[in-house]
Amino acid sequence: MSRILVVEDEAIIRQSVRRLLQRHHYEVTDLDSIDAAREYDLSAFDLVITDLRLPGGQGTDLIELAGTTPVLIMTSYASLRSAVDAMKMGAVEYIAKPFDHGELVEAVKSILEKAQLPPESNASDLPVSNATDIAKHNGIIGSCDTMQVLFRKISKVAPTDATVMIHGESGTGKELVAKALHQQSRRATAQLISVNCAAIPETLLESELFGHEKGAFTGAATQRQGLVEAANGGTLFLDEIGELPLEAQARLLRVLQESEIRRVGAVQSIKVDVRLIAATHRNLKEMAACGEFREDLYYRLNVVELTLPPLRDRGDDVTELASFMLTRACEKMGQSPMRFDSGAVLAIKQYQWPGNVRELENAVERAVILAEDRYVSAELLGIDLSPDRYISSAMRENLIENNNNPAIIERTEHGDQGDLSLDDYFVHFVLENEAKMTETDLARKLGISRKSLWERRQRLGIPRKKK
Ligand SMILES: Nc1ncnc2c1ncn2[C@@H]1O[C@H](COP(=O)(O)OP(=O)(O)OP(=O)(O)O)[C@@H](O)[C@H]1O
Repeated sequence: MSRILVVEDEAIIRQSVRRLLQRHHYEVTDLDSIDAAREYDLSAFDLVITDLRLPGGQGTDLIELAGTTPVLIMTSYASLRSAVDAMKMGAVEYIAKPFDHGELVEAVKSILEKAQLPPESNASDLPVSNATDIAKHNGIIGSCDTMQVLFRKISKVAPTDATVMIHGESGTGKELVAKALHQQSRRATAQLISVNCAAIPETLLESELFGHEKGAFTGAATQRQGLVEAANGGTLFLDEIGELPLEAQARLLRVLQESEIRRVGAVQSIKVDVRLIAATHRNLKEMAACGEFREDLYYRLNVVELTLPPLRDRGDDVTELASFMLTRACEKMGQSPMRFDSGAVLAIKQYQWPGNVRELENAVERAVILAEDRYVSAELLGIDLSPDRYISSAMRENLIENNNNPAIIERTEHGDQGDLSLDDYFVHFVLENEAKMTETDLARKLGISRKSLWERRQRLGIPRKKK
């Protein structure tokens, strides 16, 4: 229960304030003069509420005596000027008399809330993003050296028409970099078309990208323009380019070499003016060496390489991003500003963020939705610093079926999932079965969707091998 000292010489006001605060479950001491207040250790209270004019001195005299305890000054309209002066002297708030009860209770609540913020959670302790810098870098936040070097490279390469290859783990901001390159180029007023090659089924990818003629294949009832053509005059961003089938790679090479495309089923080529930006988390050079990726395309794509660092290697950027995302999430959801508590700040710094900035962004948004007060804890963020994770029932069944380790089976059968790492099991299961199972079967056995399977493969660095 918070302890409040009320110093007011007018008995009626003093008693009514005391009763009001007591009704709201505060522990109240009330005094009628500065001298009486001097007898107390004011720093032992959580809040001092004092009239401005008092026998024996000014309410502001108590500010110094109160130390770190906040002081709320009550004053009449006639002396608002002195209230402003009181604020300058360190009072945290003033309230003009006559005030209604609700107003006073609200002021008290808000001051006590602010005062109770743990020091680590104070937003001012977290690195704050500078709005001008963010705008300058097209919404990309990053103060660490690697990001600063990257920003310089982006501004150099963006105005050229050079093909750019962006490397980086999933969720590190590759698409954001592609947007920055487009926005800082002469093509900024034209379209930026982004395509995730891994999200489109292999059989459809070629016609999606390059279009098709009527009757080119079963189901091609009409002629259709592809995405490369739609990006004419602008930029085409091909994410996960390592997933592009070999036939589509050949067509793409033509775009780069001849600036032309041929729709599936067409005889004639069409001229296009497209700047290509590609991204991957895979090692295309290795893929080229084992024939999974065209070597000539690899060299054509790699005119300029940009690499995004994983979030765990970006030092204090993680807290800067976290506080930016917290502010943005609160605004988006129409909530009043929130803060991370000290445990959350620690967890944010320690956690490895395998899903990088995307994972952080999702965690913060979820926490803002679930929060019941103005504080975001590590628990709300869902940060579990222990390696143990829960496993889905489908995976558990599968584990019993497939794993020969009796210790693991034993724990699983007894519902003790604590010692199992979902990620470890996932990697183990995928590596052991991928050669003999299709992606659809793997996903079904694991009890997850094909899309989740693909996303987890990216996150854990075990991309699908081309068969
Ligand atoms: N440096 C950053 N500053 C601000 N937001 C960022 C930053 N990096 C990433 N984000 C945000 O994180 C999310 C994921 O970023 P993005 O889609 O660009 O990653 P990606 O590397 O392309 O991921 P994937 O490889 O999975 O497609 C987006 O919402 C993006 O706005």
